[in-house]
Amino acid sequence: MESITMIGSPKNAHETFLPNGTNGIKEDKTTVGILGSGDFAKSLTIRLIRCGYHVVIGSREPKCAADFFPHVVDVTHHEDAILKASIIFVAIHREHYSSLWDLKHLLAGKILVDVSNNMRVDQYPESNAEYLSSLFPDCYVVKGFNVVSAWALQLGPKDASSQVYICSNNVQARHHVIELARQMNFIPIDMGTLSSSREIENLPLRLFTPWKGPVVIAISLATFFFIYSFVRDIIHPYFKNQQSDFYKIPIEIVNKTLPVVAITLLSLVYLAGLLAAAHQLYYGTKYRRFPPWLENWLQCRKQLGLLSFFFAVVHVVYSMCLPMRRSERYSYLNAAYQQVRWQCQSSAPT
Ligand SMILES: NC(=O)C1=CN([C@@H]2O[C@H](COP(=O)(O)OP(=O)(O)OC[C@H]3O[C@@H](n4cnc5c(N)ncnc54)[C@H](OP(=O)(O)O)[C@@H]3O)[C@@H](O)[C@H]2O)C=CC1
Ligand SMILES: [Cu+2]
Repeated sequence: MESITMIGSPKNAHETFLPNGTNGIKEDKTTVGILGSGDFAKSLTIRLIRCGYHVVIGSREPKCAADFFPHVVDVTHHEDAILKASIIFVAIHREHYSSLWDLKHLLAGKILVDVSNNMRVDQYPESNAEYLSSLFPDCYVVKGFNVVSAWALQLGPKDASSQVYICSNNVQARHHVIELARQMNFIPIDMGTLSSSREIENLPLRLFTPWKGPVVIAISLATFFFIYSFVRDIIHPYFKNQQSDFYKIPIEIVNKTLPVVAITLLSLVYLAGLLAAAHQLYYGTKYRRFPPWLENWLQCRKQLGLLSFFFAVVHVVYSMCLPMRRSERYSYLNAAYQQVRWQCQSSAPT
């Protein structure tokens, strides 16, 4: 396979550009192959069909798999599917990539789109896409589409918010897949060479990381203040005066916990800024790095603030529910009755 290295390429000198006609990437733009017939393959098929593509599925059990795909889809063996398409999505898990080894000669010169994700950040020494590329060096491996869930794929092209990150060492293969993503109504983002694939694979795992700490803090605070209020307002009166106030647990005790958690979380938002200011004053410069714990704290202020707002809103809802309770109505009536009685007594002639 002849290839011309892009000298002075803006992204990376390892990128290759293949001359037209000799690159082995056929210009069959309407047939897309997918290896695997799982959830991702099914959703991807639906999206591709909606966008006017013909899909050919390569499965180990084409007869069984065919039942789960629309009849317009060609569900066949791996070999057949590979022969029919030049862009092939590898919708199987990384652990099974090596099972495609026997098809190496058929895959040569094809664009392989690696859509896989991992369970943990940096799970393997090399990214899944780089591993696929090392297994099939004669293929043009492109990383992409892993940040979209099977569910989001099925939602259809109207979901315009979906960005997909795409990278490959082969410029032409990358542009083919970028164009395909655009046709599928995604917003493709060119991430350059395959070395970015590790970063792209970690993206879905990092989406919720900033929430982890704040959520744990909020739950811990809520538990602590709930137990404190429970002991102070229920257990203590029960043992001291034999007073049974257990009915207060679901509304009153919870409603005492909520604002305390909200205000504590809000104070944590501001405290981080104060500590950062103190750090800068102490060292007399704003160019010195904060310690890692403070940096993490500063970065999750938005999440802490939003959680504080959430607890405050639930507190408002709870407080509005309070007057609807029978015991509350009774205490209002009782207060009114006591007031009238007191006025009658004070105005009565002595
Ligand atoms: N589900 C999702 O929302 C998302 C999934 N992904 C990625 O897409 C890929 C597929 O995920 P998903 O569809 O959910 O997984 P599934 O487990 O639903 O499907 C995987 C498919 O791989 C094939 N397969 C299973 N074992 C082997 C094997 N030993 N050798 C060859 N092929 C095998 C099977 O197809 P058959 O029996 O037809 O051969 C199976 O249907 C994964 O890499 C995942 O990380 C990425 C983003 C989102
Ligand atoms: Cu309040």
